[in-house]
Parts: sequence; structure tokens; C-alpha cells
Amino acid sequence: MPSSTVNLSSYPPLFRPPNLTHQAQTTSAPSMAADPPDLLPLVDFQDLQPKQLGQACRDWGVFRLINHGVPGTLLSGLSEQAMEMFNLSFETKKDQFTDPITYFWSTPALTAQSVAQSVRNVNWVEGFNVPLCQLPLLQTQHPSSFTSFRSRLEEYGKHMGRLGRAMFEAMLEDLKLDKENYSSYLAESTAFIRAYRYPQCSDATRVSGMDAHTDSSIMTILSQDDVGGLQVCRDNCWVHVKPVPGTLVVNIGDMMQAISNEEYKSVMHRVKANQVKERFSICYFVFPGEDTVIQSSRYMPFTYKQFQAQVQRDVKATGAKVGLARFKRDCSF
Ligand SMILES: O=C(O)CCC(=O)C(=O)O
Ligand SMILES: [Fe+2]
Repeated sequence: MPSSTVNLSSYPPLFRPPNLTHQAQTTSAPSMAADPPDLLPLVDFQDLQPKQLGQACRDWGVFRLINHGVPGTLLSGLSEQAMEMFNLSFETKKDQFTDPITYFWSTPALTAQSVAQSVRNVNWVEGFNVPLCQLPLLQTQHPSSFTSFRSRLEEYGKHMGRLGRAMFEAMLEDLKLDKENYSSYLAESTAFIRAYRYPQCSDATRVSGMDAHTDSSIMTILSQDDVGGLQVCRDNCWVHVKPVPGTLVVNIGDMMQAISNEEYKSVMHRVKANQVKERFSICYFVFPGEDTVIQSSRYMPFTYKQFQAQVQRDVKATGAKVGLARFKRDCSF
């Protein structure tokens, strides 16, 4: 990847401190060979074994996926195009991407004003949110570079759907849950993609790229560049998820923790801000149908719609997601 100059007009104003080094280092990270490997479990998609997959979901709630069949050209093409979109001016992104593809920066749930008032809560990230089922309907009111971005996103979304479905079925098999009854828990129509840029940050020790959280999804499939910064929580320690070219990282979300009756772990994770490099990642999230009732012995029956509404209420009231704890049968709230 060539070295490039940061286009400051593409950064949200809050991310443009005067002391920011204008030369972003987007050259390759130092060789990974000298670094100790992380211990993230490895899952081979071409040899998907429900038991082994289940073990990774129980022990870690996250694993690295290899032999996934997503063409390398699609992965690199999509990330190059995402970089181009992020390089549009902040004003263009803000004004032209409203619905259904939305542009956001920092924490989507917070308004720009509340973000400005509490800089400590700022997530040093901007993103495009892409609901996959609405992609084909999209008119071309967007910049022309968007057209090929859109078609690559559609292709990528199909691959993610294929991977998500197959892994979900293998998880059901591992959990000994009936495929007929549970297959509707995964609703591909709910899936969305988020493309992220984590701008370089001159004060990377004071802010987060993304604060520690669990995902609300059934599962999340992540493609990250070579910069690094993603960390997952394991036995109360943060483990750095090393970027490994050509692989994907899959993590279990809250809905799968509930569906599995807490056998699988919705893993806590975060992204560190980086002082000298921008980082790009692309995340696919998939959920149960809004009105599908999730039944399990540890949680009260609930729908994803109810869960999401509760998350919104909690974030508004306290600034943080409470999540599944709200729906435990022995909930103390
Ligand atoms: O960018 C990443 O590596 C992770 C993003 C993430 O955790 C999220 O979108 O929920
Ligand atoms: Fe996440």
C-alpha cells in the first residue's frame, strides 16, 4: 500500500487537531514474522467442523476464519474503494450519505453536539452504514465513485450471507438445536455492512478507536487491514487480534449468546486509536428477524426489536449499552 497524505478536509472537524502529522503512514506494518502469534482459534471454512467451531465460540467467542472463499481481489477492491469514499470531503459525506446509506462519525448514537461537549467519550472513527437489502434500490444520487463501491458491496454481502448461514447451521448442530425451528433466527434481510476509517489520532492514549463493547448481532464478520488495533477480552485480559492477510475474524454477538443459552460468549472487544496510521475495516452484522421470539432458559423471551429498543433507551439515559443483562430471568434492574 503506498504512503499517502492525509486529506484533512475529509476528516470530521473534531479529528483535525492542529498538531496532526499530515503525512499518514499507510505503508505496510512491520513484518509480522517477528511478533508472537496471537492464540485466536483458527476455523477452516472448507472443513467446517461443528464441534471445533463450537469450542471456539465457547472458549473465546471469536475466531479467525481461513479458506472462506471470498476472492482476494474482492477484499482488496472493496477496501480500496472504501478508502476512496472516506477521502471525499467531510461535507460531501455528511450531506450526500443520509439514507439508506448513512455516514456517521464518532458514536452513531450520540449527536455531534454531545460529542463535542464530552471529548473523552469520542470514538475516533467514522463510517458508512449499509443496509444490504436496500442496496439494489439505491438511486445514483451519490458521487460516481459510489457505483462500483455499491456493486462490490453487493457481491461482498452475498459472500458474507453464504458464510454466515453455513456457520450458523454448524453452530446449531454443535448446540444440538433443531435446524428447522432455529433457522429463522438468522434473518439475512437484517444484515448490514459498516465500513470504518479510524483516523490517525495525535493523542491516541486518551481516546479510543472504539470503546469496549459487545455486538448485538448473531455474529459479526470482520475484514481488517494490516494496521491492527482490535483487541478482544479473554479471561479479563485484552488480547490483540493480529491482522493476518486474507483471513476474516468472526465474533459471536449478544443474540447468539442468548440463542445458545449462554454456551457461546458474546465477546467484549475494542479498537485502540493509532497515533501514526489510519486504519480501515469492514464489518458484516447479521441479526434475528425483528419479531422472532428468542427463547432460552436463562433469558426471558424477547425479540430483537425489544432488545434494540432497550439498548437505545439505555444509551440515551446513561451513555452506555446494558445489553443482555436486562433480559436475564434473574435480572436485578
Ligand atoms: O473495526 C473493527 O475492527 C471492529 C469494529 C466493531 O467492533 C464494531 O463495529 O462493532
Ligand atoms: Fe464490535
